[in-house]
Amino acid sequence: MRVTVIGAGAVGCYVGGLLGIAGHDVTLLGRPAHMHPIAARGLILDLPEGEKNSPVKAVTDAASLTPADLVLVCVKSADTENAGRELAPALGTDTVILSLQNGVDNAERLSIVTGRPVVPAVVYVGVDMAAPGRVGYHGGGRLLIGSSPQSDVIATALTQAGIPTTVSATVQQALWAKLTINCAYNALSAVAQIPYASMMSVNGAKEVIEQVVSECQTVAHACNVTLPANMLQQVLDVAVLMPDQKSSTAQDLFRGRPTEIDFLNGYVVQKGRELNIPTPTNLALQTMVKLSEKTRCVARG
Ligand SMILES: NC(=O)C1=CN([C@@H]2O[C@H](COP(=O)(O)OP(=O)(O)OC[C@H]3O[C@@H](n4cnc5c(N)ncnc54)[C@H](OP(=O)(O)O)[C@@H]3O)[C@@H](O)[C@H]2O)C=CC1
Ligand SMILES: CC(C)(CO)C(=O)C(=O)O
Repeated sequence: MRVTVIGAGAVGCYVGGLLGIAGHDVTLLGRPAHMHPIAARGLILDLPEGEKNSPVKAVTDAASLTPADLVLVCVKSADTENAGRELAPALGTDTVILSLQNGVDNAERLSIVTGRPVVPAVVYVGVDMAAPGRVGYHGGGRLLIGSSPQSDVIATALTQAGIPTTVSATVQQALWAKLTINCAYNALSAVAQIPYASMMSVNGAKEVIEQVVSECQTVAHACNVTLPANMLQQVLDVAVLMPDQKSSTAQDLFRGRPTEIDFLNGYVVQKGRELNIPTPTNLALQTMVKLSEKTRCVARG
């Protein structure tokens, strides 16, 4: 299979890298800091079984892309439209586009800019770019992808490459469940730069989370999405499963990078406004992160 990855950071390099090791013809489109070392010596993946080198191609300019069978979009949510516009000229008639991103509306937004159907995916993995051209693995690794005529074939290829992938007719519900977890943890962990177990030991944190989950449930329901009956328990379990983890939003703030908060709590707030549903706790959390983003910009600028 010919595969293009646009947004070759942690997720893109992990999934693209494993597909490359499995023998697929993979081209990564990403930033020079990562693409140059990869072009020179291959992509390195630090996996539980040891270091592996993936023989992928690495480019920095969308103009050098040729049509692929599968395009994986792995940029952060704020970059979705730009990525879609860049990849549009390199789409073949039969190219399948898969969005491997957090947030619930990336596939829809990509579909608007590319004029093509886009298959959403829920990404259950913990990875980062440990160094230029080098992926660090921290756990998980499975994907849930939406239904499409090609989804079964793609899921089989991904699974055979070491990324267990299930096709789901209810991927939107799973995206919303992940969104709810992100809404509960990401902002609180980010503003205090605190891992989840310590965060939960602070008076009031659990009540804030209960309120966030309740708002997400109401908004999801109004969007015709039913969250699992045990959603709150699933959310609370995350702190037990990952006690030492800080959220990706915490990591973005720490690095002085823009966060995805407008697509997490901010999405729930926006949908709430459209549907006349109050979401005060999500709004407060979104605003706290936006304030922290601003302070960091001032501190750096
Ligand atoms: N990392 C993880 O463990 C998980 C991540 N996710 C989700 O997956 C998505 C990707 O996350 P992650 O891989 O961590 O993010 P990264 O920031 O590691 O990777 C995205 C990369 O794409 C680059 N990029 C942005 N726009 C373009 C473009 N137009 N062309 C080429 N490259 C581009 C970025 O560069 P630059 O930064 O310079 O813009 C960055 O290097 C997010 O939605 C995230 O929430 C979901 C589950 C787990
Ligand atoms: C599941 C969770 C909350 C784990 O940290 C995550 O997806 C994130 O940090 O963005």
